[in-house]
Formats: sequence, C-alpha cells, structure tokens
Amino acid sequence: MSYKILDEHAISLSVSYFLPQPARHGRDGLLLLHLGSAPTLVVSSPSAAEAVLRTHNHVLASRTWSPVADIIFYGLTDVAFAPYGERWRQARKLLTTHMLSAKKVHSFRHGRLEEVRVVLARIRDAAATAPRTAVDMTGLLGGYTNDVVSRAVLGESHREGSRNRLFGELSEINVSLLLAKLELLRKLICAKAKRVHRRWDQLFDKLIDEHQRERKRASSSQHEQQEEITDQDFIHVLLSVREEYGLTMDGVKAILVDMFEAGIETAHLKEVRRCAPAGNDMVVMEEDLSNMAYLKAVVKETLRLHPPVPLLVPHLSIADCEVNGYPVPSGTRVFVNVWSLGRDPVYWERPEEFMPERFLEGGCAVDVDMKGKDFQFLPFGSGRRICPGINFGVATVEIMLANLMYHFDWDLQDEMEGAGKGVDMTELFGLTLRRKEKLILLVPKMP
Ligand code: HEM
Repeated sequence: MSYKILDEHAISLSVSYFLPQPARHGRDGLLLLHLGSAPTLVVSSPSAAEAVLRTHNHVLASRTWSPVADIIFYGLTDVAFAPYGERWRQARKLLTTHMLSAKKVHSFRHGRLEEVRVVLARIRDAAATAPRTAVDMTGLLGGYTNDVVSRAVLGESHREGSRNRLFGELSEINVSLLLAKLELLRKLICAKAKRVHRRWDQLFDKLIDEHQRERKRASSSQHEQQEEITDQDFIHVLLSVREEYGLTMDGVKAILVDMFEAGIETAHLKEVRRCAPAGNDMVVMEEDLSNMAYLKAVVKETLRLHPPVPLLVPHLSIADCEVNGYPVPSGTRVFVNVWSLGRDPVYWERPEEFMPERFLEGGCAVDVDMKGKDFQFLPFGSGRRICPGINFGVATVEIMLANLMYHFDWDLQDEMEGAGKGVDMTELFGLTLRRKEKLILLVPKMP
C-alpha cells in the first residue's frame, strides 16, 4: 500500500492541531507526509498511538538528528535527544534508577517545600503592600520550577547567587534555538481562543436576551411586583443594577464569567483547606496530598487540555515497519499528537470543557491514568521514551498548587473583569506549550 502525499495535508495538519474538536487526519489516525526530505508520520488516534508507542515501539523509539541539538547536547550523549541504542539505554537507566526514581523524588520533598515557602512569602509580601496586588504568577512559578530543578541538580539552593536564574535563562535560549521554526503556528492558537470566547459570548447573549424579555413581560404586566433581590438570579440582578453602576453589557458578561469560574474553581480550594492539617507554619505537606482527589484531578485535567509537550519529542523509525497495516519507511519522523488525543470526542465527554470531575469517582474517566497505559491521554508519552520525570514533575506541581489554594483567595484583576477578558489561555506552540501572555491577572486576597 502506498500513500499519496498532498501539500494540503501539511496545511491541514497544522490546522487540525488547534481545531476545537480535532478531526483525525489520514487513515485510522495515521497520516504520512513528505515535508522536506524526510517522511513524517502524524499519529492522532489512540489505537495508532498504541501501535507506535507499544506494538512497534522498538523500531520507532529513536530521535531525529538536528545540528542544534547535536551541539547543545554534546554530540547527543544525553537521554532526551539521544538516538535509540545502547548508549541511550544506559544513560536512561542511570537517570531512572538514581536520579528520578520515586524514592529519590520523595527525598527532595524538604527542598521542594522550602521553595514553596519562598513563593508563598513573596506573594504574602506583595499582598501586604496593598490590599489587591497583581502578581506575576508566570514569573513566580517559572522561578519556582527553576529553583526546584536547580536545587535537585546543584544540591542546594543557589538562588541568592543568581545561578538558578542563569540556568533558567540558558535553558530558555536552548529551547528557542531548538524550536525557532515552529513559532509560525502561534496565530492559529489565538484564533482558537477567540472561537471559545465567541461561544461564551453567544451563550450569554442568548441568556441575557431571555432575561430581558422576561423583565419586559413582567413590567408590562398589571401585576408587576418587584421581586426581592435575594430571589433574583445573577443575570436579573446584574441587569437591574447595571446602569446604576455604569456597567457595560460586556462588563456584565465579564462578571458572569467570574461567577462561573469562582463557583466551579472554589471546589478544590475547599477540599485543600479541609484536608490540610494546620502544622506549625501552616504549610500543606506532601503527606496531605493523598487526600486531595480533586486537586489531583485538576492537575490531570490541566495536562489533558494543555499538555506541556503536545507532540511528544519527535520519534524516528530506524527500520521499515508496518503500523496498523500501513508501511512506514525507515527514517520517518513521528509526531504523536497528544494535544489532539486529549480532545478526541470519541474518548472524552465534552472534550473542550475543563471538568476535573471526569477523573473522580463516578466520572467517565475515573480509570484513565496518565502514565502511558491509556493512549487517549499521554501527557508524558508512553513506551521506551516515556518521560522519566513523571514523579518529579507531578510532585513539583501538586505541592505548589495545594499551597497556593490553601493560603490565598484568588481573584481576577478588576480592569480585566471590566474588559470582559478573563484569563487569556492562549498558548504558544513549540516543543513545549506555553502561555502566550504572562499570568498576571490574579490578585491574591489574604483570607
Ligand atoms: C509535568 C511535567 C512534565 C511533562 C508533562 C513531561 C513530558 C514529557 C514528554 C511528553 C516526553 C517525551 C516522551 C516521548 O518522546 O515519547 C518527555 C521526555 C523526557 N522527560 Fe519529561 N515531562 C515533565 C517533567 C520532566 C522532569 C521534571 C524531568 C526531569 C527532571 C523530565 C525528564 C525527561 C527526559 C529526560 C525525557 C527524555 C526521555 C527519553 O527520551 O528517553 N521530564 N517528558
């Protein structure tokens, strides 16, 4: 069987990556493209991902060569970009046995907590200077991750000597060097954010229209009676007082978004406060996390919708093989579209919605795990090249999130609410997925 390769496939590939309900391109979630000299296989269904990452993984577990990676990683003697083979196998074994094992990651817990305390103190300081202060969470959390990794790598904190920051800056430069070309897809992500915003907006328009008609009916009726303010729903309340407060209709919608977000998001905040014991310095400890099912579900749901490595690190086939009946030549580059797998409507109920409950008892994804056995959810990949840093990554995220929820009440910045913008979730595409804008909208209020 042979493939007819069309140029428009290359275009549809980039488009499908950002479609709200990703269409599967190619046969059975497999699409072979000829982009430049090397053939490229795009994998976008769980069964195809299983074929690539489990069934034929021994042939498809190498990496593509790039001159930049070759320079940065000392002739590819690292793990992540090393070609499949004995050298990679040994390096990876060392990594998983001695550096990133669950036991080792656990042993870093005190250092992690110290870094968490640093972030909490910075936020508290900022919040102490004014009642509602905007905090650059992107900067703070980026610094935290950087400090946690630096501490693990360097043995102790080098924050004071600015060494950590230097490591962070150099890592950034590496990433930009490795991925400069992929920047081209940024516009498509913005378009997606706009589409989601339009859906919200249309929904609000409809609801407001219904409420206004109801209000008109009530006011033209002889029996009009001013309802008690407590009996009115939020839309009625906002519509009845908006002129008094000089609110535009966009302002009304913005507050409504706030209500939805606050109403839904506070669920895990309550859980964190209920579960965490108040120790001497009132810090949520890693031991407390096992009781926080909702927090863990939030982390999973975030990884589903915003996988940090959306196409995995490109794999490379080292021999001719047949994947699900289709021939894949040796030297084919393989992208597993994790972003699109996580939004496949066949596998996920209301895939575009942020619903951590799906991972909880009674939810439709309660048994879906993120460690590579469920091929619709692969934030860490699967098979031989699966991320060896899962425990480290998850531990770093969970303890920080739990403490942020425990210690502060979070809010959106006033002007942004007024402008109806909410939190801009636009992502920048690259080897890793990043927020386009810094997260500076949140203002902690001391509870
Ligand atoms: C939430 C955090 C993280 C996510 C979502 C993540 C995800 C991934 C993904 C998707 C891959 C590529 C798998 C593939 O190509 O099939 C990967 C590879 C890798 N990750 Fe992570 N990772 C995270 C944190 C970490 C951390 C903290 C470390 C180390 C400290 C780490 C070390 C590695 C290494 C060394 C590889 C290359 C493995 C290989 O090629 O054999 N990761 N990661």
